[in-house]
Amino acid sequence: MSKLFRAVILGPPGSGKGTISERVANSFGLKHLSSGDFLRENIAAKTEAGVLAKTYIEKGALVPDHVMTRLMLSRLEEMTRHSWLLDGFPRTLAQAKVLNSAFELDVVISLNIPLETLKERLRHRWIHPASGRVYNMCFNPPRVQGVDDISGEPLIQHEDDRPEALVARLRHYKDVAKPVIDLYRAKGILHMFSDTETDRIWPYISSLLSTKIPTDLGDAQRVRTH
Ligand SMILES: Nc1nc2c(ncn2[C@@H]2O[C@H](COP(=O)(O)OP(=O)(O)OP(=O)(O)O)[C@@H](O)[C@H]2O)c(=O)[nH]1
Ligand SMILES: Nc1ncnc2c1ncn2[C@@H]1O[C@H](COP(=O)(O)OP(=O)(O)O)[C@@H](O)[C@H]1O
Repeated sequence: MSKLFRAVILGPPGSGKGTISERVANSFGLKHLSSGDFLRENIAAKTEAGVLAKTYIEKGALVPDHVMTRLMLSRLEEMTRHSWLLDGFPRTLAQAKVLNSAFELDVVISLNIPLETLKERLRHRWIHPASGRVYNMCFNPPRVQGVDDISGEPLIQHEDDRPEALVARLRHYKDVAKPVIDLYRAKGILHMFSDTETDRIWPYISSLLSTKIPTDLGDAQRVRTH
């Protein structure tokens, strides 16, 4: 069997993790696992972890490490024969250490986007709460203003995407993420990308992954998860 490829994408809210992960999944045929989407699926299915996670997410808090690691590792254990890219996990040093002890990562992508750009993007971000689908009124607007493309239901803005909440949220992210970034830098697998535009970052990520991902991977599992 060909060697599997394991990667993580890190970056503050609004940095484009979800957008880039979709492109990676489409271009390289690996599975994209978003912690936020996975939590929302668990909440919708009312699983034990989902019911618990909901109480934290509603308060704008992180889900506790032990809940998050149990949830994500059990999902990853179902995917042992697949290459994957994790988005939104690990978020804390404790989570990174647990992931480390279970899997060897090949590449960590870290998105370094200026604060002003993040503020501008999140100000224009609208979501469809039931599915987690994300729009940007400038970058990728819905077909009909204010309405989800698939369900036709109304879009809303995250309370914490509003400018007043944003700066505190981004500062908090930085504090929590720094030790995670340092850990991966020390392991020699960190690749940092800085720009204001996803479309300018993407070619660099694409060529990096082309050199790292075994060539027969695409044929073996050109499967999309969603
Ligand atoms: N203007 C602009 N918007 C972008 C660009 N890349 C992504 N976006 C938009 O910025 C917003 C954030 O992008 P996401 O891909 O959701 O970012 P994320 O890092 O996954 O964000 P979180 O889910 O909060 O962690 C979305 O509304 C995207 O459509 C870009 O290069 N330019
Ligand atoms: N790795 C994680 N550890 C703890 N909580 C998490 C993690 N990933 C996601 N969450 C929780 O789920 C929520 C939604 O996650 P996400 O869709 O990534 O959006 P955002 O991080 O932009 O709020 C987070 O605000 C947080 O409460």
